[in-house]
Amino acid sequence: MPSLSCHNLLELAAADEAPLPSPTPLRLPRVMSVASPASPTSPSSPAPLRRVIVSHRLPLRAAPDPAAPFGFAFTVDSGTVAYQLRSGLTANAPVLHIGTLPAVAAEAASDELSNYLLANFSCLPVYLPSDLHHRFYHGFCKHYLWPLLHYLLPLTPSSLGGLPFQRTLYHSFLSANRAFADRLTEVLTPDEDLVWIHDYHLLALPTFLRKRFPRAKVGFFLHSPFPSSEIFRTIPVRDDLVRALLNADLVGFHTFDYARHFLSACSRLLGLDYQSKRGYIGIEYYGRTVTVKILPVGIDMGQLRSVVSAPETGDAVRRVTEAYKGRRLMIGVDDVDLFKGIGLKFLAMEQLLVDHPELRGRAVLVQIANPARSEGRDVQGVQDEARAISARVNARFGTPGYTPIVLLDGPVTPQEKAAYYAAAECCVVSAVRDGLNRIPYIYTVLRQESDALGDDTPKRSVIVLSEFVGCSPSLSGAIRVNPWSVESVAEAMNAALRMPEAEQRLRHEKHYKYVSTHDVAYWARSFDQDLQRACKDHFSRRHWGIGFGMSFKVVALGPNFRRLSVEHIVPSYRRTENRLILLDYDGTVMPENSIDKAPSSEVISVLNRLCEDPKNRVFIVSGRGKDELSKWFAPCEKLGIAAEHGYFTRWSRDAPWETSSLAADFDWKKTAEPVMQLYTEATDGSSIEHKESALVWHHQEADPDFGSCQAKELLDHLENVLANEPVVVKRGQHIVEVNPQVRHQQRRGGGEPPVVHGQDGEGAGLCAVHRRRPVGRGHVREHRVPVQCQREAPGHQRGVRLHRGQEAEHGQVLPGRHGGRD
Ligand SMILES: O=P(O)(O)OC[C@H]1O[C@H](O[C@H]2O[C@H](CO)[C@@H](O)[C@H](O)[C@H]2O)[C@H](O)[C@@H](O)[C@@H]1O
Repeated sequence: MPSLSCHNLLELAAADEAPLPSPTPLRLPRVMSVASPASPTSPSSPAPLRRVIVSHRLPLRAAPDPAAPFGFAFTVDSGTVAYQLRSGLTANAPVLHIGTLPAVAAEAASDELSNYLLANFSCLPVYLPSDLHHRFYHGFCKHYLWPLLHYLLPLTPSSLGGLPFQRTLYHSFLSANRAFADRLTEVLTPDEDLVWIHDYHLLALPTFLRKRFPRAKVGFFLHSPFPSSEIFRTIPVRDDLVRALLNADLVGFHTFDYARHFLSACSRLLGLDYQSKRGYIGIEYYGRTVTVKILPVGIDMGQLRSVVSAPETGDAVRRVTEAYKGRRLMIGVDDVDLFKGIGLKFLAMEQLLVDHPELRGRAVLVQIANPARSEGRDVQGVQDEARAISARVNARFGTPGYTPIVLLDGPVTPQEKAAYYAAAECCVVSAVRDGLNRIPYIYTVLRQESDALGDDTPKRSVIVLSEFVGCSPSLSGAIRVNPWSVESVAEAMNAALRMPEAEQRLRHEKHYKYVSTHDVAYWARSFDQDLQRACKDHFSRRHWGIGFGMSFKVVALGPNFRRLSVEHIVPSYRRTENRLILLDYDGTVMPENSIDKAPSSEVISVLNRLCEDPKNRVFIVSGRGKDELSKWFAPCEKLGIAAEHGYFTRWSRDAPWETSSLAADFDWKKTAEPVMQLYTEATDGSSIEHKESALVWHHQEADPDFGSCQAKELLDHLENVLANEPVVVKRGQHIVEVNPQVRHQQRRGGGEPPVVHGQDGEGAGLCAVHRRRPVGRGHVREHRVPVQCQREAPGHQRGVRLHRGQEAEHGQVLPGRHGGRD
């Protein structure tokens, strides 16, 4: 949701706005409501997908009016991002908004009101009982989650601002999110709708939605910061929340920092790594790829322009300019909350006047404080502090007719607000933390487009900007400051006021170019396109829900995937005369997380029973070395072993080891090993595994982020130094491995060798019964019937290679961890 500053400013533009045009007649449940009358869908083109925009509040305003239906005059709130984003969506795509009513109208809840709002505004209200809504919003959201996302830890129960985590409030949060899912369930057509969820209030919603609609197309944009994982991990239900985001298909953030903190939380909490492919960041999660998008929200240029061009605004600009003639005017506009740093800004203003006496009597900071959005001691504290500091500074430096800090914390008309923006030579945003903060964007546009000051004057601007707000990276011409350093902010204000006009123009031009091209429509279009892209494979995949409650997730598998059924497998097994059974070891025969990696006596006994059947050929397939495997499986006389991914093969305990003739020359190790050694020394917790045929660098025990970063670097490094060697360098789960290049060959004695080595060294998680029939000289056709596969861990999902270029025909291949061993 946009800040009130913007909201108020845009009231002007919205004042004459009629309800949204052309609603379709009401059809419930599964409603398609039309957003705009423009460009009717041609009969040949498929109907555009409906966009379902879900936000805590509907983009509506309500004014009590006894004469109006339901006692309220409802109008569109064009200051909200939820409404503004429509300008970026396909013109003829239907849009439906889902959210709660404006607080003032909450008591008006009824089915009739729902029908009315749906028909007239494409808005479908979610009704929350008032006590639940209060606990959800003022309790969990505003006094736990919001402060924490802004780096405020509730260190003591009486901390100002942040309440300690309370499970009962969390349950209210979940109940409210579930109520949103209930509403969505009434109207959602998963094949025809794109769902776009907004902000931290609805963090849990993707899980509730995914549970009901495994193939729903779900995007989520977090308007707040995503804090460093050190902070995020203090949340007792952190896994629930991260998993919930991963139940979306596309997760959007304003900045790279927020995205990287999220990726880090995924890595540290769930062991998930990400990949960057063709410019997109993707996290593999149980066979689904969750795309991470980074793009800050922009402003609504059209609406701002209509504000600027309103005659009342021009009058107000002239009034303000006249009132501050001869002064050096700076503007600040902030919501009243703990993070906007209003008190610190006032201290900086005081410091400016202390350090630069020549500015006394001249420099003025007009600070507009928007009405508080929340309630409590924290909000009161911010208000009291702002008033106290400004009063003190004004008493110290003010003179008759000169007030250094003008604090406007009562009602300010949108015209006045626009006028202050347009008239000020500098805008100061010194929030200590903010998701984005669109104030500098608005300021830039008003300075550019307001011509009430004459042609030239407004075409320059300077922004003093906190480096802890999301818009900072996009405004490279701003004077960036650490808002906690009063002296630095004071010096930045001074630099702004002294900046040569030519430089002010250059900085302004740069900002205006960015802000006017990266507006809210641009952002919405881009998110919408990426969401469609992220969901394009939904219908060609099979989905299974697993896990309970907030741990719920969906496993997505390829179209050829067949669920193993005992009814199918057992008869098939019985009918087969000649079976090849390939058993992956780590993670399949042995659980991935077992401390003792040696096979249990039960495993040995099961293997021996399988081997007893003369129709069976049983192989253990592993990336482990032959000595270790020989020792472990010494009790299994008839068991075949493929060690080091098939580099060594043995048909039974007493048969000799056959060595692949791939490589007799291991000189490349002399190059690879010192490089790996370098990374091992530099990466605490990493180690090298020496195999006869391969070298593997493990970083499972290293810091996840650093280990993964080093692995990428090592891969690159090894590929370079080994470019001319007959080896393959690859990354797996927590490993970087160098193997000889694979070439298949005829087995001595004529028969085909067992096809056992995954050439990519991946943990397969597949056990297969193979029937092998000769189909011609030297050729064998395989009929594979996998008999068992289970992997709990999330990870990459790839077809398991049993034979060059072929994939299991009926394979149940669940996502498996890629380890260096198997
Ligand atoms: O106060 P809430 O109802 O909980 O809403 C939270 C804030 O939402 C909006 O700000 C957020 O989105 C903005 C646009 O992406 C972004 O600029 C800002 O940094 C985010 O915090 C709203 O503008 C704020 O007033 C709300 O406090």
